[in-house]
Amino acid sequence: MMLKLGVPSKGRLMDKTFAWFATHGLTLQRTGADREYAGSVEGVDGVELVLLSASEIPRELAAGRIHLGVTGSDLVRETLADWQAQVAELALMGFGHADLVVAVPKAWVDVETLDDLDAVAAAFRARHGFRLRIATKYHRLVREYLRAHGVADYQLVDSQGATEGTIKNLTAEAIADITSTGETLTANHLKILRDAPVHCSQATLFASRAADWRGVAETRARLFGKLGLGDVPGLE
Ligand SMILES: Nc1ncnc2c1ncn2[C@@H]1O[C@H](COP(=O)(O)OP(=O)(O)OP(=O)(O)O)[C@@H](O)[C@H]1O
Ligand SMILES: O=P(O)(O)OC[C@H]1O[C@H](OP(=O)(O)OP(=O)(O)O)[C@H](O)[C@@H]1O
Repeated sequence: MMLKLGVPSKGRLMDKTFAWFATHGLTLQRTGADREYAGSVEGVDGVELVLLSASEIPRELAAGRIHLGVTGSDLVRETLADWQAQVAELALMGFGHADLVVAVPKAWVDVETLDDLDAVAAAFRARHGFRLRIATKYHRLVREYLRAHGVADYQLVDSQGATEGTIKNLTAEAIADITSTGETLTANHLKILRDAPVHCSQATLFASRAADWRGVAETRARLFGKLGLGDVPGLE
């Protein structure tokens, strides 16, 4: 049986993931044709590379179809209910940093914090007869965050991309999205609320708690040794 390692097949996390494993003496490679999703791992026997979209890796880990997976910490927290019961966080990889933030139009001079947003949201509902709309694809994380901060008078509207544009398009009044340079927010005349971000994300190596670890015990020991990982309880 092979130990399956899921890594992003393209996009912003792929190259740095390969570089991170290289610093631990493991060569990850895409093989085959340019557009073929096949790969190999050199440096430790018994490991199979599985190339996946970063956003699919949390589900594959939860299902136990891969033993290990690299993806953004935001995607695991958003995709998996009670994520710590389903995966173990093995290593923060130090790249792919991005903050999930709540942002509002710069023109809202009275709104700098979540408390301000809460006050505006109540007034908005009274005036318009519907709740202030916050566009996001991070439904779970944003709901938990707003509940924890006592903001109640809002509705989430789903936005799977170009979220910063929803305000100009009049489909939302505020947004919650990931940002790294902040350029997209600035270009769309938005400002981040002063409170701590919903989540500070980075690329992370996760282990599945549902995968069959017994059949790959020797490979696991060799691989964890190379990666400098100690024993992780609960992987069986
Ligand atoms: N502007 C950004 N800067 C840095 N990291 C970002 C940025 N936007 C998103 N990310 C992070 O990148 C990860 C998602 O990567 P990416 O967009 O390549 O994957 P994806 O959603 O699976 O895309 P696709 O489905 O198109 O392959 C998330 O963890 C997210 O936090
Ligand atoms: O802070 P910045 O460096 O400007 O980056 C932020 C942007 O990057 C991500 O979008 P992505 O490129 O993944 O496109 P998307 O809108 O399709 O999600 C995110 O959703 C923001 O729109």
